[in-house]
Order: sequence, then C-alpha cells, then structure tokens
Amino acid sequence: MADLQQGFDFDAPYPELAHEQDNAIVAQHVNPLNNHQIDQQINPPVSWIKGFLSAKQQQLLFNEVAHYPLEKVAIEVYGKQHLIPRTQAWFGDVGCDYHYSKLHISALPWPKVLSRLRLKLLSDHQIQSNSVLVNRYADGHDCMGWHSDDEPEIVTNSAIASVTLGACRDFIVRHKETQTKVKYALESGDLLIMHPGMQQHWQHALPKRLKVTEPRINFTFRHIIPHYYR
Ligand SMILES: O=C(O)CCC(=O)C(=O)O
Ligand SMILES: [Fe+2]
Repeated sequence: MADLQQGFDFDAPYPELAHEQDNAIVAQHVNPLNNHQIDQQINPPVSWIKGFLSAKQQQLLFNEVAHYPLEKVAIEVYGKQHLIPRTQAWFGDVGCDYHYSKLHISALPWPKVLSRLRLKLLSDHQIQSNSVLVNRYADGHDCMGWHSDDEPEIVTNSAIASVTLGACRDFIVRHKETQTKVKYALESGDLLIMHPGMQQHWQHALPKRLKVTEPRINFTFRHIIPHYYR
C-alpha cells in the first residue's frame, strides 16, 4: 500500500486548449495552478489533473469499491418520491453525516484505500476533507442533474475534489448567470478540483450518455462542519 505514496508526473504540461462542441467549450487540459486565477465568468475555477491515479492505484480502489454498501436512495422532488439514477455511499469522520433532500445519512468509517486516497489529496494538493460521497453510475443511463454543492455544512471557501474511476463521462459545468458551459471528458484516474467560488457561481451535471455501457465511479471529497445538524 506504499503505492499511494508514489510520485506522479505533475511536471507534464497542461496547455489550455479549448474549442466549441455541442454548445459547450471542451476543456482539453487545464493548468492546475493558474486556471482558477483567470476570469471566473469564462473559466470555471477548477484544476483538472489527468492521470492523478496510476493504473495500479485505480485497480486497488476499484477492488475496494466492490465491497462498498452502495444504495439507490429515494429522494423527494416537487413532493414526489424518485429513486436516484445511480447508487451511492457516504464515508467520513465521526459526526460528518450527509444531508440530502430530507435524508440524513450517517457517515460510514473510512475504508483503507479510500483513506489513503484522502491522504494523497492532502499531501499532493493540500485538499482538506473529512467526508466523501461515492457515486456509481452503472452505465450511460445513470446520471446526475444540474446542481451546486453549496450545502450550508460545507466549510466556507473549501475545495471539493472529484476523483473518477472507470468509464469516461462528460462532466459539464455551467455559469449561473452567463450560462457559459465547459465540458470535461473525465477519464479513469483523473482528478478535478473545484476551487472556492465554483459552487457559488457555477453548477455542474453528469448527463446521460446512452452509448456508454461500462460503469463509472466518482468520489467527491468534501470538508464539512462536523455535527452541523446536531
Ligand atoms: O460524478 C460526478 O462526476 C459528479 C458528482 C457530483 O457532482 C457530486 O457528487 O456532487
Ligand atoms: Fe456535485
């Protein structure tokens, strides 16, 4: 397991190349240091680190996910109950429970590989987190609608780090006022850091992609205020 401590080639260039497609700007590479300092109306405050996890690290995580108690929960939308189009699990420190559409989900203790990934985010990218939402999209029919992760229990000005495993899917972000859209084709092993300002000014979604037949798993590491709803 010393594997997660290994160095990665963060010196590889991340040129900013963007072109129009499907009404969304396609972000090909994002400079992890500078992008979020540029005009935040045009450039979402994110860093995209491709190949954050090695093939071996992805495999370790993938094997562990097979044992997670992933569930399809029901949420209320306009007074009606709907099953979410994916399965999910929530892990975190004691008191770091999850509140979502009238649901209270207690944090499960950190599994071994997931806790190592949390440490790697801290050591490599100074991402502080005490909880993580795991979403599994069985295939391209599973999805997540437009939202911002702006719950009041999230620590002000904290970053949210998103790690992807499995199938490549488009992750789309949209500016709340200008409606500018940017598309990131996230691949297995990629890390996308959503910096402060992102949830305030932008929404994000994972649209259906009916041609995708393989599962995708996503981990969003969050820093929340413990015992917020006590
Ligand atoms: O699966 C993804 O990439 C997005 C997940 C997400 O937005 C969330 O968990 O809040
Ligand atoms: Fe989100």
